[in-house]
Amino acid sequence: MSGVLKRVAIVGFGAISQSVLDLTKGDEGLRISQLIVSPGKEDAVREQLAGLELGNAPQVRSALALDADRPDVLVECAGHGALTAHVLPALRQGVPCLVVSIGALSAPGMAEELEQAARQGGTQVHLLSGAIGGIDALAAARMAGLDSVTYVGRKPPLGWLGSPAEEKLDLRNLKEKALFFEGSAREAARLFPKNANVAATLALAGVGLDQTRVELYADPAVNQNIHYYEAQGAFGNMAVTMQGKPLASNPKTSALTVYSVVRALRNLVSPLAV
Ligand SMILES: NC(=O)C1=CN([C@@H]2O[C@H](COP(=O)(O)OP(=O)(O)OC[C@H]3O[C@@H](n4cnc5c(N)ncnc54)[C@H](O)[C@@H]3O)[C@@H](O)[C@H]2O)C=CC1
Ligand SMILES: O=C([O-])CC(=O)C(=O)O
Repeated sequence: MSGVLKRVAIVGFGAISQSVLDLTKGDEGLRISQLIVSPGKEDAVREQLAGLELGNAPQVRSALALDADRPDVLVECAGHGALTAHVLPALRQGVPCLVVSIGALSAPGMAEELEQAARQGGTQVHLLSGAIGGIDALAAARMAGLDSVTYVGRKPPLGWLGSPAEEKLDLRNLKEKALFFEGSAREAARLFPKNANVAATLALAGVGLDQTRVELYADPAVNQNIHYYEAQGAFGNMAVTMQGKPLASNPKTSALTVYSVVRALRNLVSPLAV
């Protein structure tokens, strides 16, 4: 690591955020200085933090502080609502933001609002690759022109609990792989805010939210979150399969999402970014 020190604000104190805090606690170049949580949860989170032995514990707040504690970067690891609540205001104040709840960009006008806020603050919002790989190749292929991108998401049945899949399937007693959604990435991201961020990421890197075709399955035969996509275009074609281990603390979320955040943060301070 170089001598650079980056102060980081994290929004959310859930599965991703807690793992990121743990993995970066020894990083010399990074200081997680603020943790932004929902109003009313501050004391409970402070108590939990005390048990994590972080050394330099972050300040817990319900809104970003931009005084002496101004962060160099804000990382959203919370959910779709956090983009309006925290990412847009931070961008307007010139704080660069890293975002994992990419599905939020499926809401009408949200992508434009983010662009406008970043322009106003003279900064950028970065959409992290999260649980999926190959976004660099797909986004580069788009420069040559893409004909189609299709995505198939498959998770163990319990990974879909709390989503509209429950209305179609008996998730706790499912015996065979079952398709419960077929449609656009925009619709998938709207209906499955905690499960279809990958679909939205592929869409934004590729042919757009309305043109990207999505199929979602619950599959009792798998114990990983399986993401498959294929793309055709002037560059040639590509097909990618990810078999991501879910986080023990949240089976909806692949562990790779955590590592994608850690990679982005370490790249900010490493003399060699890759
Ligand atoms: N891009 C990708 O590949 C992936 C993205 N995600 C996204 O990451 C988000 C977080 O995932 P996990 O940590 O596994 O979820 P989690 O449910 O374990 O934690 C989310 C935490 O954020 C808090 N939160 C929600 N809205 C908030 C707000 N407006 N302000 C402050 N705190 C807020 C919740 O109370 C909760 O503690 C998911 O909701 C999903 O949108 C998840 C997996 C993959
Ligand atoms: O973590 C994953 O495997 C993917 C996920 O939940 C999402 O796309 O929102």
